[in-house]
Amino acid sequence: MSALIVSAQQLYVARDTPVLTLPELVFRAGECWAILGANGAGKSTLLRHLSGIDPDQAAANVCAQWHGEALPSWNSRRWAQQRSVLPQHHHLMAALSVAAIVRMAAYPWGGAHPRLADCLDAIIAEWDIAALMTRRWPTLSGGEQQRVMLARSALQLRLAESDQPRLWLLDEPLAALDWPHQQRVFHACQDAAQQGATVLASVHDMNAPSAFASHALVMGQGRVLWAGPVHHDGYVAALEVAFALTLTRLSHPEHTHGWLVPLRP
Ligand SMILES: Nc1ncnc2c1ncn2[C@@H]1O[C@H](COP(=O)(O)OP(=O)(O)OP(=O)(O)O)[C@@H](O)[C@H]1O
Repeated sequence: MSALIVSAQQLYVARDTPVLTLPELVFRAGECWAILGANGAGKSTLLRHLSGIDPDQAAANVCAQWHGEALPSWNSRRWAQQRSVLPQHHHLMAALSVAAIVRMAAYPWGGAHPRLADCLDAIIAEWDIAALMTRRWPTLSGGEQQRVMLARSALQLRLAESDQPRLWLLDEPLAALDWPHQQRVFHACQDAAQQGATVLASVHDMNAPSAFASHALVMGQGRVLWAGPVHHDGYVAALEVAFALTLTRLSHPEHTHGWLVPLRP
């Protein structure tokens, strides 16, 4: 099946600490999933395990199938040529140039790719980083650093072959971004899904999913509370449980599905 299928299982951190209990989850090609939940609910844990970049390798034991193949057995280069990751934290201290960081997107292809120059030009324009390309990483603002990492991640996905399955995992892509650049993230996620990728992005803004996602996964206290189409009523009910609040939907001049507003308890 053309999908990422995650088996029902527990996910662990720090070798033997279970933090997340999952039901079977199916993320299909062309779907764009928003992942929501309170702080500590397990969003990053899920994304880190799926990405295979968990710093604690002993914990990276997710049981999942990617287009019919078991994920842990994947050769890492082939995997890197099909999935791109935006981590929540950018642990980068070196004074690398922005140009060098963005070009890291081509590492899974040995640093060279026949479409690199063309794709790089497009990505620089899309993520509004032309003026940053010669700057050094530590001199960038928080939002500029986020745009650079989004550009690197988007470029890696763009270099992947369109006839191959592709997965884009983004942990809090909206963090530190102003409103116009948040719109860019929405557009990029939708575009990637329309091109056939599977997209999973964690967000804290409960109205964001209706702007970019086809589906939502709502998590609470290490469990999946709800998974389904974002415009289903179950989404709002799950948010109310996840955040222990009451939501009301206001009409919005542009969004047909309205605007969710929390009411005071
Ligand atoms: N190495 C670790 N040792 C112990 N507990 C951990 C470890 N890593 C994560 N946890 C715990 O696992 C839980 C899930 O963490 P996770 O980072 O997945 O949450 P999250 O939903 O992404 O939260 P946030 O919205 O705050 O980013 C948290 O309670 C966290 O403290």
